[in-house]
Order: sequence, then C-alpha cells, then structure tokens
Amino acid sequence: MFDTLDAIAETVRNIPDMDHDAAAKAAERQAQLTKPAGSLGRLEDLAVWLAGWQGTPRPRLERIVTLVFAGNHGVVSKGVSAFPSNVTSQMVANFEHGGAAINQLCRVAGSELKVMALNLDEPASDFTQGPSLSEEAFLKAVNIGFEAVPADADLVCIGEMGIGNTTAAAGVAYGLFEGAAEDWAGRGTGVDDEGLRRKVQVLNAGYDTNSALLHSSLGALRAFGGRELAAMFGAALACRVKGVALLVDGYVATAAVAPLFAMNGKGLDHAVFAHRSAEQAHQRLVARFGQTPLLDLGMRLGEGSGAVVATLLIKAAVETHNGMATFAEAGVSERESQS
Ligand SMILES: Cc1cc2ncn([C@H]3O[C@H](COP(=O)(O)O)[C@@H](O)[C@H]3O)c2cc1C
Ligand SMILES: O=C(O)c1cccnc1
Repeated sequence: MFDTLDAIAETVRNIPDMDHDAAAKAAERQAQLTKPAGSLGRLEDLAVWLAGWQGTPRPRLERIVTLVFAGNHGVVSKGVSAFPSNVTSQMVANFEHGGAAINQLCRVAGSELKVMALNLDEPASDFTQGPSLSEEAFLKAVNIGFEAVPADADLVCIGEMGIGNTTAAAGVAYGLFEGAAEDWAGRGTGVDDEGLRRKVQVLNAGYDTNSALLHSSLGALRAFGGRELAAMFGAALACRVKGVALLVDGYVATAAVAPLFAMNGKGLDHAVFAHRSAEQAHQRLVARFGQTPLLDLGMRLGEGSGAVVATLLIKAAVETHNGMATFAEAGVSERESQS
C-alpha cells in the first residue's frame, strides 16, 4: 500500500532483479534438448525469461490471471473517440455476461479473468483543464492495481476498457518522451481525420496545462492517464515486486507501464510486449524500451486481448521446455564438432 508518490518512486528505484541462476539453468537445459541449438527461436527466450522471473529452471504455467481495469475520461467531451463514454460501463456488463472478445480468449487460454471497474460514474478530469487525477485518486488507483496481483500467479496479463483512453495513453507517452503530439495520437476506435486533429489539439493543450507535472514520470501518468492506466501501472509494479512475469497488451497498456522504464531502465525487464497494436504509435513506444512485440496480428482492441492470445505462445514455450527429452535421455546423437 503506497501512501505517497515518493514511496512509489523509491520502490521503482529498488525493484528486484530476476533469478539469474534459474535463468542460466533453464538456458543450459535448452541447449541439451533434442533440437539444433536455438531452433525454437523466441520460444526458447520466453522459457528462459519465465524461469528467471519465477526463480525456477522449470517454469510453470498453471495459473494465468488476466486483469482488466476500466475507467472513464472527461476528455471524451472534446470529441476524441468514435464512441460515447457510456460504452465503458456497457462493456463491463458485457465482460460480466461473458460476451466480449476477452471472455472467449480467456476461455481458450485457460486464464482467469478479473474485471475491475474504477469509479465509472466519476470520470478522470478533462486533462486540458488540469491533471486527470488528484494525487489521492491516483494513489488509490495505483494501489487497487497493485493489490489485484496474486503473488501465486504464474503469469499476469494486463488490459483495459475506457472510452477515450487512447488519447490518455498518447498523453502519457507525450509527457514522458516528448516528440510531437502527432507522433503519439492514433485513430483508437476509428476516429476520422477531424477526430484525429482534435486528439492532437487536446494533447497539445494538455501538455501546456500540465507542464509543471511533466518533470516527473509519475506526474505524466497522473496528468493524463486516468484511473485504469494508473491501476495497470500499479499491477505492473506489483508483478515485479511479487516476482510474477507480465504480458502487456496494446498501446494503452504499454503507455500505462512506460513510467516504469522512464524511472528505471530495468523497470520493464519482467514484461513482454504481447503484440504490436495497429494503433500507429505503439511501435514507436515499444521501440523506446528496446523490445520487439511477440505478435503482429493487426489487432487494436484493448481489453487485454492481444496479451491473452500471446499466452498461447508462452504455453508452447513452457511445454517444449519441460516436456522435451535431452539428447542423452533420447539417445539422439549430438552435433558433430566442425573443424
Ligand atoms: C464496443 C467496444 C469495445 C471495446 N473494447 C475495447 N475497446 C477499446 O477502445 C477504447 C479506446 O479507444 P478510444 O480512445 O478511441 O475511445 C478502450 O475502451 C479500449 O479498451 C473498445 C471500444 C469499443 C467501442
Ligand atoms: O492498442 C490498444 O491498446 C488499443 C487500440 C485501440 C483501441 N483501444 C486500445
């Protein structure tokens, strides 16, 4: 439970590293399995990554937990989304009745789904007028996200629902990494050219209004992000503190966790970016972290959908890592030395 922004910053400065011994043992095992070295490509990296964060050379994938945080955004009144704000609570009801994309994907993946609606009747403030959240509301949302992560999860996926939040995400990215507002704005649910121009305008206005907050990464998140982005940040930090590997969904989730990287260059080492969202700025943002998303399916939904699809790859990585025989076990001849 964080009482102050300083307490969050202090935790991020001192976040734990992975268990390098477990990762080295997992890599050693990969080298002994019945395949040419490296032939399972990124699946091998994923098994080693999971081993390091789980602290065991034989990673597990029994408990996958998908956390979807929902929030509303005052800036929607400026015409930045193709849909009205009441779709947020309507979609939360849809999640509860099992009718959304994320419900089907969690079933396929065998993932638990936990949906947390955060004060939907009390939208984050229009960031062109001041910060999206008071310090108190920001801390509350971060703590909700932090508490939502079960320490015994083998893998956590984070996602969101919040009409207007591709604008919030663009604001966070702009606040953290500068560039031009145009670099960070995209079409979200499908705004037309006029809508995209309005997004750029509100981002520039929000940047000016909140400039005093933007010297700090947490300030940028509080200025633009609203509750569900603050909660995803809290959940990502909790994963790190609790030793849980993290799969990040698309543009909105990536922007929410970006302050971890801005505050500590190793802050996202426990995270894998599940897919490259079709939201145009996503690639630019992930490239900042030196990471390459796993999938590129042209998805741009949110809800954690891309992250949950990518759990199927992690399953493939874990099953091959744990289930394959070694050369010695199978009596398969090893590579001949090349002279
Ligand atoms: C029916 C529906 C279901 C969704 N599920 C996720 N989103 C996605 O779209 C929203 C962000 O886009 P924008 O910034 O343009 O409003 C978020 O709620 C995000 O999760 C949805 C959007 C809609 C309309
Ligand atoms: O990539 C995302 O997170 C995204 C893209 C469009 C709409 N909602 C979310």
